[in-house]
Amino acid sequence: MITTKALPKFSRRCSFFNHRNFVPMKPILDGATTNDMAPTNSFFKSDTREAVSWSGQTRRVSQRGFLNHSRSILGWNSMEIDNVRDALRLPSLHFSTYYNDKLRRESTNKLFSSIPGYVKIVEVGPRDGLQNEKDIVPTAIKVELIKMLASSGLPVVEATSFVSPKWVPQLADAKDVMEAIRDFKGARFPVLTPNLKGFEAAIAAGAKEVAVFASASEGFSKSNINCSIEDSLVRYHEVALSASKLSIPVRGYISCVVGCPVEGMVSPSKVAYVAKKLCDMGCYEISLGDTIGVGTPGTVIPMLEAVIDVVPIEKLAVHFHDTYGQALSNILASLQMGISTVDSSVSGLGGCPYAKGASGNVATEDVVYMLNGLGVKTNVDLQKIMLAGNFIRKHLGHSSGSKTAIALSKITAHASKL
Ligand SMILES: CC(C)(COP(=O)([O-])OP(=O)([O-])OC[C@H]1O[C@@H](n2cnc3c(N)ncnc32)[C@H](O)[C@@H]1OP(=O)([O-])[O-])[C@@H](O)C(=O)NCCC(=O)NCCSC(=O)C[C@@](C)(O)CC(=O)[O-]
Repeated sequence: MITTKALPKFSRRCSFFNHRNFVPMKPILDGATTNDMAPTNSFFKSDTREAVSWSGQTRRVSQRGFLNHSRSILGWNSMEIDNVRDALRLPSLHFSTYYNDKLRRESTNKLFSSIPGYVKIVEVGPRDGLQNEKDIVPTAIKVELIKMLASSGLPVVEATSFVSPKWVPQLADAKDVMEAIRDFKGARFPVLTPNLKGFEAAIAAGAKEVAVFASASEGFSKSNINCSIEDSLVRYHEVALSASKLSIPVRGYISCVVGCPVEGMVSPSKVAYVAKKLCDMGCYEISLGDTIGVGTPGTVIPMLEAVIDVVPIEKLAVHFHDTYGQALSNILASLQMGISTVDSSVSGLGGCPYAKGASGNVATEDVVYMLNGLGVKTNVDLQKIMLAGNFIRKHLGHSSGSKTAIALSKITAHASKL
């Protein structure tokens, strides 16, 4: 049985990496000055710009321009603008939605040069996000959530898992979910399949893409799928063969890429070994999962280096849980290494039932906000993601796990009173 005792032990061991040389975000955040935020009438006359999509469209807007623009459309006075700034709790020095063009130009070589222009976000909320919820979510709510997420511009929404209902009761309605969404357009809807039985059930229900999930640690493999890593690779090879006959794309996951709730630290070579096996059996993409969210850039970078040595970088995705609040920094480090696919979960839902103590995935809203701030294209409408997040959170009765959603909803609440 897995316990959470391994977590503190793990983080002590990992402290070795924490002082490694890593390029900090500080130059960007320090870019805005108090002056930049001062109200003024010149709307576009600023060296800062906004890349956040407030209404589904990315606009070039200065910080002070945004506040003045808000004043003009909402009739806010200066005091109310100050209130919004206060409500955001983001004084100018930390207002990372905006990046400073001049500083960005100066920082190009060390920070921005390797970050991709487009990042594919793989939404895992309906599967990874919900699988850990104790109260069963009605199928209709799951289907509506998937619909809302797909209509936000997300290219991939992982819909459910065809696993044993005894192991994950929350997803026992996989067949019904898949049948309800099989004709949805606008996104791909992969589903998890742990073996041929799951694969066949998924295809029968209309799945057009599947994912297999291995682990880099023996202990987690046994507790999650009740078999060794080698046995799981044999099963996944069977799934991949059947999938290839039907031209069904297979995504591969690797759990515990930096730490395991059973074994503690996981060596990069183990991750690279499993990644190569998944790649060789035909997985078109391999998602590297920090299942318990213990990684920092100090452990993630060496792991990625090892994997990139054996699998083409364009086939890699990263999947961070945010247990220690490290997910965004790990994503940024991964982007800088050239990764361009990021998994995330609306409203930060999630956790693995077989990794006790692990918190949810990084919130999709927070990832989109950061990528917008970096000027990276995602085609995702942040406002629509927030609506989907509100929808599911209201149903679950939890508050949002997204800092971005919390901050931006205060602006919405403020505006709705006017
Ligand atoms: C793999 C098994 C099935 C082995 O489970 P097992 O008990 O070893 O399997 P079994 O072959 O002995 O079968 C036991 C029962 O399950 C049934 N069964 C067998 N297969 C299926 C299937 N596909 N669908 C439905 N039923 C199935 C089978 O028919 C039998 O039913 P019974 O005869 O007792 O009535 C089980 O361990 C399992 O379902 N595990 C899934 C655990 C899981 O879903 N974990 C969460 C997902 S992984 C994750 O979250 C990490 C990730 C991907 O997000 C990345 C990250 O964050 O790191």
